[in-house]
Amino acid sequence: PSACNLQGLWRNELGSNMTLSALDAAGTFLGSYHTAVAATNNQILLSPLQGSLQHSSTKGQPTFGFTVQWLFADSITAFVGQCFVDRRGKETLETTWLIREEVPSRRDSWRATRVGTSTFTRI
Ligand SMILES: CN1C(=O)N(C)[C@H]2CS[C@@H](CCCCC(=O)O)[C@H]21
Repeated sequence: PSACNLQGLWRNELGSNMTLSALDAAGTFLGSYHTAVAATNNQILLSPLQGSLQHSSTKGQPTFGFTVQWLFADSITAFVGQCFVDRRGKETLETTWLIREEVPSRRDSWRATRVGTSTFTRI
């Protein structure tokens, strides 16, 4: 069992928030992501996510990954991360993300992916 439970409402340093559902027996979960900022001028919409938690963690600080399918942009983001619990029981999700946006041609493929890190704490 992991002392770190992914289920619930999280916010990151960019002001985005995400809701993660309960895990099923396989450790998979669903959720939704509401971003405060975007690289597109389209109207921002709540977007679905799906992921997996390595819930076999013996140390209670499991790794996870999830993908957000943006409903308002021609891009997709994959997150990988780990859930950490401090001595007071406060949980933090440390993540690294890749966003791939649709570009017009293979010649533009070099500029299609951005990478970054993001830290989530419970709301
Ligand atoms: C707000 N964000 C956020 O909370 N991140 C962790 C990063 C990685 S996903 C990106 C938002 C992408 C929105 C869709 C698009 O503009 O293509 C940025």
